[in-house]
Amino acid sequence: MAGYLPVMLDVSGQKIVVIGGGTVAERKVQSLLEAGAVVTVISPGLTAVLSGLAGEGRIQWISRAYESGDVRGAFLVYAASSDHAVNEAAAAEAKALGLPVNVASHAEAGNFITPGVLRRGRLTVAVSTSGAGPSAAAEITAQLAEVLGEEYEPYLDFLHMMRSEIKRQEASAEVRRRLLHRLGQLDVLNQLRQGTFIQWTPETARAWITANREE
Ligand SMILES: C[C@@]1(CC(=O)O)C2=NC(=C\c3[nH]c(c(CCC(=O)O)c3CC(=O)O)Cc3[nH]c(c(CC(=O)O)c3CCC(=O)O)/C=C3\N/C(=C\2)[C@@H](CCC(=O)O)[C@]3(C)CC(=O)O)/[C@H]1CCC(=O)O
Ligand SMILES: NC(=O)c1ccc[n+]([C@@H]2O[C@H](COP(=O)([O-])OP(=O)(O)OC[C@H]3O[C@@H](n4cnc5c(N)ncnc54)[C@H](O)[C@@H]3O)[C@@H](O)[C@H]2O)c1
Repeated sequence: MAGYLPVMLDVSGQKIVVIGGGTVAERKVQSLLEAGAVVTVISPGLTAVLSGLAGEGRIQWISRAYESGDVRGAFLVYAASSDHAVNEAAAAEAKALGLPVNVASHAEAGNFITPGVLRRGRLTVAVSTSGAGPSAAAEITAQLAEVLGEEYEPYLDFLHMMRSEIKRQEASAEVRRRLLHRLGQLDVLNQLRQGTFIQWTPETARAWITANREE
C-alpha cells in the first residue's frame, strides 16, 4: 500500500497540465482554478463546462490528442483521459522529468492522488482512503460537512485576525504562547453557532490582549 503524504500545495500562478477534457478532468480543473492555478487542457474534446471556461479564457485549451513533450514546464500533471495507454505515457513522461503526476484511470501509475475536500474559508479538510474507495472518500467528506458547519469560516477569520494582532503587538514568545492558548479557550465558536457573536473591533482585540497578557 502506498503511504501517501498529505501536503497543502500553493499552486497560484503555476502552470498545470491536464490531459483529457471529460467529467473527471472537469472536476480536477475546477479545484485547480479555485486554487489559482494556470491550467492548460490537452484533449480533442471538452465537456460543456470546460468549453465555457476555454471560451472565457480561464483555461488554455490545446485541441488535440496528447503528444510526447506536452507536460514539459508543468508544476503538476493530471492524466485524466479515457485512454489508459495515453495516461500511462503521460505519467511516464512526467516521472522522467521529475514532475508529480495524478493518473485518474489507474492511480498506481501516478504518484499523487486527489482527496475529497471540504472548505470553510481558511479551513480545509481533505479526506483520502488512499485510493481504496473514492466514493467512500466523497461520502465521508459529506458527513464531515454536517459536523463542520459554516460557522468555521468566520471563526477562522477571527482567529487569524487575533493571531496577527498578537504577533504584531507582542515581542515575547512566552506572552504570545499564553495569549494564543487563551484565544483557543474562548467561546467564540458557540457564539457564532447561536448567532450571538459580536464582531471584535481592533479596540476590543487590543483590550483583550492587554487584559490577558499577564499570567
Ligand atoms: C475524492 C475524489 C476527488 C476528485 O476526483 O477530485 C476522487 N474520486 C472521486 C469520486 C469518484 N471516483 C470514482 C467514482 C465512481 C464510483 C466508484 O468507482 O467508486 C467516484 C464517485 C463520484 O464520482 O461521485 C471512480 C474512480 N476513482 C478512481 C478510479 C481509478 C482507480 O481506482 O485507480 C476510479 C474508477 C474508474 C473506473 O472504473 O474506470 C481514482 C481516484 N479517485 C480519487 C479521488 C483518488 C483517490 C481518493 C481517495 O480515496 O483517496 C484516485 C485514486 C485518483 C484521483 O482521481 O486523484 C472524488 C470525490 C468528488 C467529490 O467529493 O464530489
Ligand atoms: N479518478 C476519478 O475520480 C475517476 C472517476 C471516474 C472515472 N475515472 C477514470 O478516468 C477516465 C476519464 O473519465 P471521464 O469520465 O472524464 O471520461 P470521459 O469519456 O468523459 O472523458 C475522456 C476525455 O479524454 C479525452 N481523450 C481521449 N483520448 C485522448 C488523448 N489521446 N489525449 C488527450 N485526451 C484524450 C476525450 O476527448 C475526453 O475529453 C475514465 O477512463 C476512468 O478510467 C476516474
